[in-house]
Amino acid sequence: MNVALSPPKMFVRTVPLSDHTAGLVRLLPDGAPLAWLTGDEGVVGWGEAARLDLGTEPEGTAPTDTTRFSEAARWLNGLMEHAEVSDGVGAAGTGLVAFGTFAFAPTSPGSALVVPRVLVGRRGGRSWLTTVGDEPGDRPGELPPPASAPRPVGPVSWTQGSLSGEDWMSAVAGTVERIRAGELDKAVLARDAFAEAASPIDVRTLLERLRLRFPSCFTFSVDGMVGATPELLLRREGDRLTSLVLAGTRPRGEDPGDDRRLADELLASAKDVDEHRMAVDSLRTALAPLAEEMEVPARPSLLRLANVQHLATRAHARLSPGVSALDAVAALHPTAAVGGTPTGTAMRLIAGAEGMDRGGYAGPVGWVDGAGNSEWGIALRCAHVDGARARLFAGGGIVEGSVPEAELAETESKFRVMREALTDGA
Ligand SMILES: C=C(O[C@H]1C=CC=C(C(=O)O)[C@@H]1O)C(=O)O
Repeated sequence: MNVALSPPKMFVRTVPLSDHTAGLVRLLPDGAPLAWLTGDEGVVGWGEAARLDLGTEPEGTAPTDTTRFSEAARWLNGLMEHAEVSDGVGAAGTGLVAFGTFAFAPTSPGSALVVPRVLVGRRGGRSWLTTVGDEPGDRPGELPPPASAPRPVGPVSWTQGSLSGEDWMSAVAGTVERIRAGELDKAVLARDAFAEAASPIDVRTLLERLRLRFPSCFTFSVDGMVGATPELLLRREGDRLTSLVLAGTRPRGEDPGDDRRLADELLASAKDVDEHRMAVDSLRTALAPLAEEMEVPARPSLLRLANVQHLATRAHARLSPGVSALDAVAALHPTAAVGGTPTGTAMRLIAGAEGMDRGGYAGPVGWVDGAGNSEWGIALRCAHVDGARARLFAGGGIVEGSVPEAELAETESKFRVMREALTDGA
């Protein structure tokens, strides 16, 4: 990979905002909003003070190659060295902040980092404004007025993705056979679908719907990748790392009794518990060399979302000195929640079986600040939005006991997140 690394000189200023009660999404101008939101909190940004577009590795590169992460880290370090930062708040997400999206595979395009011109953050009752200028005095310190109102999406036409449902189920059946033959233990197979609106889709509309419907998820928009993921690859604050591993899924029930029955079935399902264990094991193995302490619960708990319920494990670690957030991202991606076990075999199977390029789907998406604090989700329950077109993604973990029809139904439940966000009045 060949990246021109010539960091611009930047003047960064963060000031506290008093009495900032307006919704963060309402501040975003139309265009290419940057966002990372959990309910009412998070960071939003717009404009580009600096941008890195990462290239792709040649076909045949090992699927676990981490060059895109190390190039990104080098670029960020260069930016930091040349930045003059005045930070009047000093919290996670203040000072210099870059939003990022990384492709799932090293050979796929779409990995990019963006430092916004303006960022507004809110967390734990504190709000702040960060502005980035090219000249020393070029640092406006006032909150802009609310932007234009987000537009509805309008009528949308839907088309099938790279594989028909039938063909995708054949790919699942073929994967189960390969698992039974002992070639691998697990692979996560995904599919895509397309939505076409009559005019450019206003991403702010999607963000507002997603954050309201999925307040416990991470609603994001970075360089066209838009979604609400429940899965936290990692949060780094100082030397503390948190990760939320999800794998194993049931739909929500029709009524509370049905919902409980489905939850009990999930918690007791050997197939799902095994599928989940592989995802947790992959995290534990990847994290061990980077951490001085690690705390991983022995048994998963239940995470309920509006559309589905998952087996969930929240892991904590204390990182060894000198381990950066992007070092941890590079080590952890892809967990077996989106890749498989063993990782390399699963990644090769995925590339052959899905009949599509995942792009940023199932890759890390999030932000990092100059102090190394960061939050990176796994880009799930998302779409790539480009003008009037959106490409939606959904997948599921395939193990020995997987049934193609049930896996197809699971992807439909997961597609609902973006289908409903793209549907006015849903
Ligand atoms: C691959 C996806 O979900 C992953 C995360 C949670 C549960 C999963 C599952 O049960 O298969 C998947 O591992 C997706 O949403 O596209």
